[in-house]
Amino acid sequence: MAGYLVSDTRKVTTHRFMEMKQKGEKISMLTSYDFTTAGIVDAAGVDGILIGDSASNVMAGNTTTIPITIEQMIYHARSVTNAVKRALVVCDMPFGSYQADCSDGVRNAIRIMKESGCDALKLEGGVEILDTVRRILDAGIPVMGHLGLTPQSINKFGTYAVRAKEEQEADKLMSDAKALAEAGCFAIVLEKVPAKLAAMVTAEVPVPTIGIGAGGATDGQILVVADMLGMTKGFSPRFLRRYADLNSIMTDAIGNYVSDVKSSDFPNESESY
Ligand SMILES: Nc1nc(=O)c2c([nH]1)NC[C@@H]1CN(c3ccc(C(=O)N[C@@H](CCC(=O)O)C(=O)O)cc3)CN21
Ligand SMILES: CC(C)C(=O)C(=O)O
Ligand SMILES: [Mg+2]
Repeated sequence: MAGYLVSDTRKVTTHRFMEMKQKGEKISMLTSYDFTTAGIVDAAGVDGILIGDSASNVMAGNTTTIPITIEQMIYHARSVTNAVKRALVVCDMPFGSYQADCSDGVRNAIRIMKESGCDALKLEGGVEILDTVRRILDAGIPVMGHLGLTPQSINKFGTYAVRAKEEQEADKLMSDAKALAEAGCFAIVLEKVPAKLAAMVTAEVPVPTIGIGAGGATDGQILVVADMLGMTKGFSPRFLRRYADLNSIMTDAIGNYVSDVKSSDFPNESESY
C-alpha cells in the first residue's frame, strides 16, 4: 500500500529535474486537480504533479481545454498544493492567459504563482511565445515548455492526430525545443510525436523531456491520472496504459450502496447514534 519507495523525501525542485536527466533517472509525472487525489498521488511517490488544463475535460466535462479560466485553474492548483509535500507542482497556464501579449502573460503568471502556491508553470508553444516565456522566466518563475500536440490550438489543427510526422514540422519542433531550453525552460513536455523524433530532441536538448505518447526515450513520462486509473471511459489513445479499473470499482461500490439503502441494510445499529 506504500506506493513506490521514495528514498529521497525532500521536496522536488526544478534543479532536481535537471539532475535526474543528467543521472539518467527517469522522471514520473501525473496530473491532479483536487486535494484528495493529489495527496494520494504525492504519497505514492510521483516526482511531479501537473494541474493540467485537462481539468476542463476531466473535471468539468468540456470537450476541449479552451474554456477553462484562470480562476478555475487557480482553484484546482490551490487544492493540489494544499495536499502535496514532495512532488514538484506545475500548473498549466490556460488558453487566453498568455497568447494576447507578453505583459498580460507575465501578470497572469505572477497571479497564478501568488494565488496557487505552485512551483512552476507550463505554456504551450515554441517560438511564437518565446518572448513571453523569457519575460516570465525573468520574473523568477520556472517554466515548462509543451510541444507537439498542443490541445489549446485544437481549433487551428482540427485533430488530435500524431504531430510532426513530416520533416518540416519535425525540424520546427526540434528548433522550438532548443529555443525553449536556451531561454531557460527547466523541462519540455512532448505530446503525441514519433518516438524517434522525441529521442532526438531528448539527446539534443540539455533539459529533461517529459513524454506523453512520445515513446520510451524521453527523460520522463506524464499521464492524466483519471485516464491511468481507468476512470475515463471512451478515451483510449494507444499511449495510455491503464493501471487500474476504478470505473468498475466505483460502479460496483456505488451499486452496493444503492442496494443497501433500498433494502434498509444501511445504516445498521452500529452506524447509528
Ligand atoms: N482525459 C484526458 N486525457 C488527456 O490526456 C488529455 C485530455 N483529457 N484533455 C487535454 C488533452 C487532449 N489530449 C489528447 C486528446 C486526444 C488524443 C488522441 O489520441 N485521440 C484519438 C486520436 C485522434 C486522431 O487521431 O484524430 C485517440 O486515438 O484516442 C490524445 C491526447 C491529451 N489531453
Ligand atoms: C497531458 C498534459 C501534458 C497536459 O497538458 C494536461 O493534462 O493538461
Ligand atoms: Mg495541458
